[in-house]
Amino acid sequence: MPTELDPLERHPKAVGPGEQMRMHNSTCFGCGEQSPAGLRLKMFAGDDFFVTATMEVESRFEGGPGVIHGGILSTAFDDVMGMAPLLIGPSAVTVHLEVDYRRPIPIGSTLQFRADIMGRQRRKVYTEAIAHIGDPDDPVATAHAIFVTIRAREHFAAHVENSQLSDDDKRRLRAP
Ligand SMILES: CCCCC/C=C\C/C=C\C/C=C\C/C=C\CCCC(=O)SCCNC(=O)CCNC(=O)[C@H](O)C(C)(C)COP(=O)(O)OP(=O)(O)OC[C@H]1O[C@@H](n2cnc3c(N)ncnc32)[C@H](O)[C@@H]1OP(=O)(O)O
Repeated sequence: MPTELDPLERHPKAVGPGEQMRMHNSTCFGCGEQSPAGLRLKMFAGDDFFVTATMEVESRFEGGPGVIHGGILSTAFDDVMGMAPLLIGPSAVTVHLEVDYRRPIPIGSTLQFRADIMGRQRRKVYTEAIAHIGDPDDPVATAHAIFVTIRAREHFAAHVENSQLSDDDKRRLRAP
């Protein structure tokens, strides 16, 4: 992370601490309620610059026998950390993601996440996150990521047509 950072300020329209955060996209594989096979992450805004989330580790997420698939866990980290920039401003997309897997995560457990914004420099937002199953001081995995803020309408304009969103929702997104 660079040493020269811009000041962080909570966005005036960000939801309040403790409130559930709106899905950034209802068909998102991570948090979307309309995603047919998604992770169904529930995200909550924390104080200042962090987000928390919970996820049930369902048997369909199995990798090794009886434990979560590493790619599923990294998807969850990506989505939880990706919500954090919304606390300070515009949408941002992942440009870099790294995960450290520390302990096996059993099918049937409830994973809890916390993602913190570490700093911002121009459009880059640096985040770190932990996942635990009860004791935040003994995380089962940790992660770091860099997000870059975007103008969402422009960024997704050429791709909205491929979305699973309904035609009505797509029209709404394209409306000026
Ligand atoms: C039409 C209606 C749309 C409505 C929108 C609806 C919903 C909005 C939704 C979304 C998002 C909100 C929340 C998301 C939450 C979770 C989702 C999970 C996140 C993801 O799953 S998301 C998918 C995977 N993600 C991508 O699909 C990104 C592909 N990518 C690109 O699209 C470009 O890459 C882009 C646009 C990001 C940048 O491109 P660009 O040309 O605008 O800018 P540029 O390249 O100059 O980079 C600017 C500064 O980032 C530095 N930088 C770049 N890459 C770096 C790297 N790898 N490491 C370190 N630094 C890096 C540069 O060094 C420079 O830094 P500096 O300021 O210091 O010069």
